[in-house]
Amino acid sequence: MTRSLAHAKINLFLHITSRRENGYHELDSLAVFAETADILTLDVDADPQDAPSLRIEGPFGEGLDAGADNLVMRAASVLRQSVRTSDALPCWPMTLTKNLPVASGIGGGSADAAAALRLLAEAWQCGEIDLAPIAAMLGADVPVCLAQKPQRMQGIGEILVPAPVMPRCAMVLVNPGIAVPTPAIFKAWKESRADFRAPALLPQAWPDLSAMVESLHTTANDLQPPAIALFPLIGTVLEALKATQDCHFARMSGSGATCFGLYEDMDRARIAAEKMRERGWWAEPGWIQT
Ligand SMILES: C[C@@](CO)(OP(=O)(O)O)[C@H](O)COP(=O)(O)OP(=O)(O)OC[C@H]1O[C@@H](n2ccc(N)nc2=O)[C@H](O)[C@@H]1O
Ligand SMILES: Nc1ncnc2c1ncn2[C@@H]1O[C@H](COP(=O)(O)OP(=O)(O)O)[C@@H](O)[C@H]1O
Repeated sequence: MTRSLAHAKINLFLHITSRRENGYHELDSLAVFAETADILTLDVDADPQDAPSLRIEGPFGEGLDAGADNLVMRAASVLRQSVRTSDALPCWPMTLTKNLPVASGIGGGSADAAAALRLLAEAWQCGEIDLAPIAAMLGADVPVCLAQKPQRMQGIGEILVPAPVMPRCAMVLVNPGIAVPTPAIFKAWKESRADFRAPALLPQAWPDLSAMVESLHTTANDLQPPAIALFPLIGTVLEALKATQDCHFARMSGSGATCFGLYEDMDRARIAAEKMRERGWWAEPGWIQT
C-alpha cells in the first residue's frame, strides 16, 4: 500500500490582475498548505485490474462521485495518456479519504489530483516525467498542489514563483458548511466592475509573524467581497475568527467559503478552533507547512 497526503491549499491573498480572452482571470496569489489533508492510497499489493477504480470514504466523502469525473480518476487518465510506453500500466485500487470540505476554496479536489499524479508516477516508475504541465491540464490549482509548499501563483496558476521565507505560524481553517461554486464567485466579481489590482509587493523574507501580518494587510482577497455578498455567512465566520483570542489575521481563502485565522502557536489555534466548533462549524487547527 502506498499513500499520499493531499493538504488543503490556502490563499493568504489573491489579487485579480487581468482577464484572458478565454474568460479566465490572471491572479497573483500566495498559496500555503495546511496540516489537514485528504488521504489517497494505492493498493499496490492487490491484483492489478483492467481499469482504474476509486473508493471514497471519510467525513466529506458522501455525495462525491467516484467515477471518471473525479479529479483523482481524471489525473490517472491524463497521466496514463502522457506516459509513452508500450507496456500496459497496472491499475491498482485507489481509496480517497475525504477529510476536506468540497467546493470550499481550499482546493481539495486539486490536492487529490496532485496526490494521484505523485503516487501513480512513482508506482508506474515514470522516472523524470515533468508533472507540472500535466497538472496544469487538470485545473488552475493543481500545479501548486504538486509540491505542497508556500509558493506564489501567477498567470492562472501555472506560473509558480518562490514565496517569501515564512516564520513558523499556526492556522485555523473554518468552514460553515456551505459549498461555494468557484465560477459563480468569479462571475460576481466581474459583475461588480471592480478594478484589476497590481501584484503584491513582498519582501524576500518575513522574520516573524508581525512582519508577515503587516505585509498581508497591504494585500487582499479580491474574491472575498463578492463571496460575502452571495453568502453573508462568510462575513459572520470572519468576524467570529477575528474575535478569537490572539488571532493576528483572518481572511477568506480562494473563492470561499473557508476562512483562515493566523496564530502564534498551536495552543492558541486549538482554543480558537474549539470556539468555532461550538458554533457548529468545521474547524481545523494546524501548522502552515513549510
Ligand atoms: C480561486 C482559486 C484560487 O486558488 O481557488 P479555489 O477557490 O477553487 O480553491 C483557483 O484559482 C481556482 O482554481 P480551480 O478550482 O482549479 O479552478 P478551475 O476549476 O480551473 O475553474 C473553475 C472556473 O472558475 C473560473 N476561473 C478559475 C480560475 C481563474 N484563474 N479564473 C477564472 O475565471 C472560470 O470560470 C473557471 O471555469
Ligand atoms: N476528489 C475530489 N474532491 C473534491 N471535489 C472534486 C473531486 N473530484 C471532482 N471534484 C469536483 O470539483 C469541484 C471543486 O471541488 P474542490 O476542489 O473541493 O473546490 P475548491 O477548490 O473550491 O475547494 C467540486 O464541485 C466537485 O464536484
